[in-house]
Amino acid sequence: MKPHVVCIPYPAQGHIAPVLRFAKILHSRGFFVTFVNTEFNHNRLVRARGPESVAGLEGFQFRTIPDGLPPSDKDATQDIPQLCDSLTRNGLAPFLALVDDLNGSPGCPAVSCIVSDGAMSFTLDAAERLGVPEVVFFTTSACGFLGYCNYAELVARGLFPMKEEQLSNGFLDEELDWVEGMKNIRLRDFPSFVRTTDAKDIMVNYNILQTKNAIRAKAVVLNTFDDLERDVLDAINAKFECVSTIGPLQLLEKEVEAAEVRAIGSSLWKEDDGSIAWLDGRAPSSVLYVNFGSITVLSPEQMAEFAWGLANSGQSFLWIIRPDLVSGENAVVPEGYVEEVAGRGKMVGWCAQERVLAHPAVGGFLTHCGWNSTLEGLSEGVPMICWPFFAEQQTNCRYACTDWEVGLEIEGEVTREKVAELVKVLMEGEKGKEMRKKALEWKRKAHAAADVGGSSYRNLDFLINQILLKN
Ligand SMILES: O=c1ccn([C@@H]2O[C@H](COP(=O)(O)OP(=O)(O)O[C@H]3O[C@H](CO)[C@@H](O)[C@H](O)[C@H]3O)[C@@H](O)[C@H]2O)c(=O)[nH]1
Repeated sequence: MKPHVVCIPYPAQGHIAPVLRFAKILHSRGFFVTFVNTEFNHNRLVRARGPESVAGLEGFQFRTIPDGLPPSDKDATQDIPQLCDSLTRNGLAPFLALVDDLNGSPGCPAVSCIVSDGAMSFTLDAAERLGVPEVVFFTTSACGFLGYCNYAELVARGLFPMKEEQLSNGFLDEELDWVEGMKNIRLRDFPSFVRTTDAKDIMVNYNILQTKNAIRAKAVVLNTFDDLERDVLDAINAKFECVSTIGPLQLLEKEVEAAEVRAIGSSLWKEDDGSIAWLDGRAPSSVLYVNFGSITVLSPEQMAEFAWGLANSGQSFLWIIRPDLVSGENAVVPEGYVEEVAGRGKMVGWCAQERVLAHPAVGGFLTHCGWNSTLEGLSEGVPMICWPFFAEQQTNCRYACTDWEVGLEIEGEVTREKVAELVKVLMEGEKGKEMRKKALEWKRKAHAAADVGGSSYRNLDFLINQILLKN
């Protein structure tokens, strides 16, 4: 009988994508895989990619659990705090029922291990009851994860909850000298949820719980590579028994040979096919790619500032405008905008990002610094302009701009002047050239880590043979 791994992501695009990559790799290494989405996201996948996209194939099946929220068929990201709260209270029972059902299904090997998103730590209760090994996969950067690991310490040191005035009086800019592995880190570089006066904030407490529970897992898995985050990883290693860095997963995924497995995708929005053809006609490194990921929401004013900033930069750009990108309304560009940028600006609703970033015409990336986007950009040698929206994007931005030297931050409120200026610097300036060189160095190191014999490749072997197959 094959080993049977149950893989369960946190139900948001930026989590489903990397967990699915990991699941596909495990399938190619001989595992029978059950991939668990919430009913809500399963239905979205069917709408975006068709029913065959979740039909599964030999040794790879999709199953669902409810998320505990009221039914909805919106094609938009759900409210994150509500979702976290609901999963903590309602996740375990249906997950246990699902695993029981799998264990009783004819033709399906008994569940032998669990790969769970670290943000779904209720699954550890199930693994303990079943007596199977579980590893927790945190889909953030190591620096972001270490930020979350330090949340409890911020509470213990009286730095959280914040006082009202501390949110604006420079307090966030002070450097902390006690955070192991993060030299000169400021409170503003921490995952952003701590910027509140509410001691009961759902996201702060949720993250404290998830990082605490991670100690119970057989390993903490991170989608990063050792060369990129060495100091941070040393500090994380000191906190957990086993830490496994297996990134960039999209590079390791290249070992998946079966075309039908490679084709299993996770986009919750329908991809626009025109982006690549449009890029094909452009000069090398001449296009700025703009994408704010799956969760970021702009105010109508911010939308207008970005739009006119891009237009005024004079550069070519491909801008992904998700249908739910702007709060409270359909995401549309200002009147007269399409004509203004005709011939050099293309706007579409969603794209195959990895293919776009790998395209030679792309020379820069305006990003919200979600970890997948940051790592995908680094892996393709693309320098970036950073506009972190929330969560550990602030931490990723800090590392991109200082330690990795590939990023320029839009500081403070976004204005069209700042956007136009930074886009020009990135695409045409000396600083942009230096950053591109640096990004290409990271690209080389990322590929070396994922190649046969590289650090991530070896860690993956260890994780499979010494942990997931040890039952
Ligand atoms: O048009 C698009 C836009 C995005 N993507 C993909 O969608 C994913 C987006 O992930 P990410 O860049 O990480 O952004 P978010 O969706 O915002 O990710 C959430 O999850 C991440 C991983 O935990 C965190 O780092 C972020 O802070 C959190 O917001 C990436 O793989 C992209 O390649 C596409 O394929 N096409």
